Amino acid sequence: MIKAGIIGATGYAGQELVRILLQHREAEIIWYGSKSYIDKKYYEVFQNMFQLVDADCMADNMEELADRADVIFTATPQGFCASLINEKILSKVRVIDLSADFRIKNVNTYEEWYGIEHRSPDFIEEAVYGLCEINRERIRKARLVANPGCYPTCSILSVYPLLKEGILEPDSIIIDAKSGTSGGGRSAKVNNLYCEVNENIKAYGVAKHRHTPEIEEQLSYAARENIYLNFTPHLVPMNRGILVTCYSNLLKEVTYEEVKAIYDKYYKNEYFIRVLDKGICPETRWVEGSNFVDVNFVIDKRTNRIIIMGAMDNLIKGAAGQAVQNMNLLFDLKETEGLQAVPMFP
Ligand SMILES: NC(=O)C1=CN([C@@H]2O[C@H](COP(=O)(O)OP(=O)(O)OC[C@H]3O[C@@H](n4cnc5c(N)ncnc54)[C@H](OP(=O)(O)O)[C@@H]3O)[C@@H](O)[C@H]2O)C=CC1
Ligand SMILES: CC(=O)N[C@@H](CCC(=O)OP(=O)(O)O)C(=O)O
Repeated sequence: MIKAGIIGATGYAGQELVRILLQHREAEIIWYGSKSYIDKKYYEVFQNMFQLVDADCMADNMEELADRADVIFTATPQGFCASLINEKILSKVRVIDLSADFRIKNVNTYEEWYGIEHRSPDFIEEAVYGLCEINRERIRKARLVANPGCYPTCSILSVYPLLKEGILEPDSIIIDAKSGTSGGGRSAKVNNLYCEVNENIKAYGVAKHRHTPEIEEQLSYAARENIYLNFTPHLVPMNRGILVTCYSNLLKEVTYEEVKAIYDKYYKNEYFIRVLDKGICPETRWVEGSNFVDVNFVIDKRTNRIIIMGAMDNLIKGAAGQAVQNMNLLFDLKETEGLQAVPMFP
């Protein structure tokens, strides 16, 4: 059994890691890390774990955890993992960081967009961006995995094949995204209060959201040139789910069948990416509770643009599910182990 420690088990992403790992046949959780609930029973924080988890919440201690665990998940705020990671830890244990600390290769870009100093720049180069469908082989050998952001996962997977195959005009991409409020985490924030969110929809982080450089960097690798794009997220009154709608000019005239063939080339054998039937638009409710990303596109001949849509559950494929998918790769397990939950509805 793989021994997993979770630092930040009492957050939204962390509790989803717990839920997934409890159903994983090859892993056991040995550490329920927390800052605010130390020594409290984990099930007292999340009653859905009553009679399922008897463990207490424990203070974060990466050094001790490195001696006891095979893998550590850090589902903690930005800057936390980078402030603790060191060579000694990485020589003993694999680390999957759900924060953005190791996602962006240029440390100046990270510090500029996140507004914090990076405390472990020496490990940025080594970290592997954990987008499983794209970086699978590199992830297998990694010691440190940078689990991708929620919006970036949905945006990159939706657009990647078409950029890679050179049918999109790189500088014309616009990504309009919507997220449920669990994307903002569990700690109280005025913007996420019920009265602020309910019966409302609002854009935020316009032209300055920190996921912009992450999406740009990964799509630049696909396009083999620097990409600059517009990314506008919106907060919508639902618990979970992300929907992205991406617009791009087409570089040449293409048919539905040609574009579909490109998606099939990249995703036909990808269990977690479902390219939907012609004319069906992805919806968050059809992926909720699962590790699936649903993708589809429409060619608008009138404007010579393509509209690409993607939907996924921000807490699963956008966070904990993808983190477990990464763990499966690191330990040479079946990639779908623990992740075969069928989407729930309603
Ligand atoms: N929510 C989402 O959809 C996604 C989140 N992420 C990333 O995952 C990470 C966690 O996010 P999320 O679960 O939403 O956040 P939450 O605010 O819900 O949870 C944060 C967790 O970190 C713990 N924590 C905070 N400070 C410390 C500290 N100093 N030492 C130890 N533990 C600490 C908290 O403990 P306690 O509760 O005990 O205070 C809590 O368990 C973030 O980096 C986020 O960007 C990535 C993709 C999607
Ligand atoms: C709705 C909402 O507030 N979403 C969060 C997504 C943050 C997140 O999950 O951060 P990482 O993916 O970078 O870790 C936000 O926009 O900041």
